[in-house]
Amino acid sequence: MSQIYEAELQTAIEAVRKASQICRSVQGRIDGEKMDKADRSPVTIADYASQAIICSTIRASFPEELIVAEEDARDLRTGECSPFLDQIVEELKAVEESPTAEQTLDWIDFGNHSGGTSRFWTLDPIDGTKGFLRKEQYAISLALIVDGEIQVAALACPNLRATDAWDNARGVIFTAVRGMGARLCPLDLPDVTPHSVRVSGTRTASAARMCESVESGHSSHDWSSRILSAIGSTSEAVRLDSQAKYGVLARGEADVYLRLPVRKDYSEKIWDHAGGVLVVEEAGGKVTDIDGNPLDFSLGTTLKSNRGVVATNGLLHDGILAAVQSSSEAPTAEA
Ligand SMILES: Nc1ncnc2c1ncn2[C@@H]1O[C@H](COP(=O)(O)OS(=O)(=O)O)[C@@H](OP(=O)(O)O)[C@H]1O
Ligand SMILES: [Mg+2]
Ligand SMILES: [Mg+2]
Ligand SMILES: [Mg+2]
Repeated sequence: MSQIYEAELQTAIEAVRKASQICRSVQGRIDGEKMDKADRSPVTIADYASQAIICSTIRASFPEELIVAEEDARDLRTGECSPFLDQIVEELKAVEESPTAEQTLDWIDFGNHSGGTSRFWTLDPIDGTKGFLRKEQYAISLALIVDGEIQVAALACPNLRATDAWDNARGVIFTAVRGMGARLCPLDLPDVTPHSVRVSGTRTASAARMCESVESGHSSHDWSSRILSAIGSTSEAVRLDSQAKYGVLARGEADVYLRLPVRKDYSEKIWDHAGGVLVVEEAGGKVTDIDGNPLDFSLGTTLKSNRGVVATNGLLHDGILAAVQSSSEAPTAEA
């Protein structure tokens, strides 16, 4: 059977694979000293190079495609950033592209669309910047949205371990096409047959394994610990960066991922969720906001009609939503 969106899926996988190679190479060169400096150039270079290669790969296969990505090249176009631009161009050579500086800027700016149209891609070239700097988890998240529905997702997690079957190799890609299930393959073994991934079968709320952001400014840690108490759990939420949280939920290593708003004035960005959401849904899970509403990806760059995110294995969803409501706190304007 020929698969719908097959060409889009293969393009997305190729794009996040190339970007992962660049991100790993840059991450390998971040040393402790650089990490502590205010100079965040290594991550900035990787963010831009990842966005450039992914946008260029999409446009090579689909020349008319619109892309809503996190970064833009405005700062890089000023003369004082030319050393950074040179380094970004250098990183792109590692994936056998040799763009000029001008082409590189244009590739990055292919990602400047603001969404809300009937068909567009959304991209987070490095999600979990802090995790990337700490050499912990980060993700490269790419999704295709058609008529407000996420149809295709490729979520690379270069530091997440594969399973025993692949000798726990470091680095995986989760993929999903709506209606076709979610899959997982090792980042470094492009020719293996991907495995299906499935959420956990945990039914008892008190046994729920929860994951959340590392930063309490991105999701309230205080609120999640009150939710754990409300469901009778004595465990603590596991903290990890990036959409790797959606990945671990999709493959059954966590049962719940909560993103509990800290501030009233922050709307979640679509690229922080789209890839991970489809992977979880196609793995059998459920994702809504904290009020139980579906996430609305059709409104531009943000999920402005939603508050926070509740992602579960599906079985626990109603119980967790009830606990979120019963332990609800009004978010303040402060961080
Ligand atoms: N106030 C606030 N609330 C919620 N989310 C926010 C907020 N500020 C930033 N961001 C976005 O958080 C993205 C990283 O989320 P994580 O869950 O990976 O956070 S953490 O790294 O684990 O702390 C991060 O994505 P990246 O910039 O791609 O890393 C931001 O887009
Ligand atoms: Mg992000
Ligand atoms: Mg990012
Ligand atoms: Mg960012």
